[in-house]
Amino acid sequence: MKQFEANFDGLVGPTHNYAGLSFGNVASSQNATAPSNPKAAALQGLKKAKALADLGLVQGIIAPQERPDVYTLRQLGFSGTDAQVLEKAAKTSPQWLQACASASSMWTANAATVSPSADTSDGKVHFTPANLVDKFHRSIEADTTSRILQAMFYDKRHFKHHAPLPMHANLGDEGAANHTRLCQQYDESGVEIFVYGQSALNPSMPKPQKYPARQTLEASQAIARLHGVDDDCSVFIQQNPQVIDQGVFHNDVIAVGNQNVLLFHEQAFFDREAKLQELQNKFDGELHLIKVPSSKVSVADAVKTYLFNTQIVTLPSGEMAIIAPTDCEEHVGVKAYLDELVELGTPIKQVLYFDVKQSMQNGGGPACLRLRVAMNEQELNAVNSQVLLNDERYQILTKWVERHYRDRLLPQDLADPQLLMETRTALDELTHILKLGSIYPFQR
Ligand SMILES: N=C(N)NCCC[C@H](NC(=O)CCC(=O)O)C(=O)O
Repeated sequence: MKQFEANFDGLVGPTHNYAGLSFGNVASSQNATAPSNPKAAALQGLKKAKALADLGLVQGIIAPQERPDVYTLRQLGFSGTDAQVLEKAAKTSPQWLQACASASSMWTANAATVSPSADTSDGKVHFTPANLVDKFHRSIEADTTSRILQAMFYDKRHFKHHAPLPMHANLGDEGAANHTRLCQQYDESGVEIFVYGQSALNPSMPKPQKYPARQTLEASQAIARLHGVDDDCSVFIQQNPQVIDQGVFHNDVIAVGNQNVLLFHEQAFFDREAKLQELQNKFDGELHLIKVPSSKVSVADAVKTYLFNTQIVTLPSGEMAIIAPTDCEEHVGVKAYLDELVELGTPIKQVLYFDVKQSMQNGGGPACLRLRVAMNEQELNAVNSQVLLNDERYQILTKWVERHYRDRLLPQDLADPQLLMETRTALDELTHILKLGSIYPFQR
């Protein structure tokens, strides 16, 4: 039977802006208040997605969320018409307005954790939307994410949707950004690597000192239980707290895997050797563990260029390619490492560079922008086909962005009631294009 690993990229929303909302994410802090270009951001993302579809990969799209989120602002006591809610929030508490206007759902690696059917006890593909509790602006994504995923993967014979974990810091969950699955073939049972930043309940385990550890061990364990991924198929690894303190706020900023390849920085993991041994013991067959030493690429350069926030994809030929941001190509040392990597004799044979700078300036590289779902042919046939990217849908979405998106946005523009109207008009049209039904609050 055919098997696939589909990538579902987040379509960047019309309010994409730089608000400095993510303490611990260096790019987000550094670019706070810079003008953004939502149109360019969405087109950059679509271009990358289309290029992967053109390489013969299965590529889908995940719709953005309704922002500004006036419903949350109302919960915070801002009242009146929608325009008045925006105006009052802007006047007295611009931080709340910014948090409620972020287009952060574009980083769909944080949308959910997904376990393919070959790994789960009931033979279904399992989804748990991430609660993202560590950052307020992201914690308001989970409900709509749930609805969107259920509209895409609606067939209950194949897909099982869980509720997000309870909204508490002890169960902080950041989704697939801290989850990597290794396997021989996508439809064969693999080993799921759950990487966490700290344990909420065991005070003797190390913690970062400066920046937050967003994912807890307890959240990762709960997800493995919910998905029915047993001990033989899972490894729980703690992120090195020292790299979190250097800006590695998710594991996908310091490690990336695909099939039998794991590319990671030597400082990525705590208790590294024992954990890699456990991984090797549980993995059936040859495993390529590619360790990048600090002498070749420092943690700071990894954070700056997002060398590890690359996508490793398997091409129809069976060879693997790395999908990297142009920021890697522009950095002499990182470019030299990537040139060397394709000659190492591992399955990775080529590097393709993409400009996703609008997203990078908020700390989101190519891997942040996609949610991976490994499926067999039957499961893929059960996906809402309108969300899959082909030539026609790419053209339609490109025109949709060009028609509805602004090319410049500053934090003060977020209170413009016209922006809310533009967004709702655009999203209403999008739900028809992608056949998602009434997923947004304004449509209900
Ligand atoms: N590594 C992965 N998978 N995802 C990247 C997420 C970036 C996102 N940035 C933001 O939310 C910044 C928003 C702002 O500052 O305007 C975050 O920190 O959660």
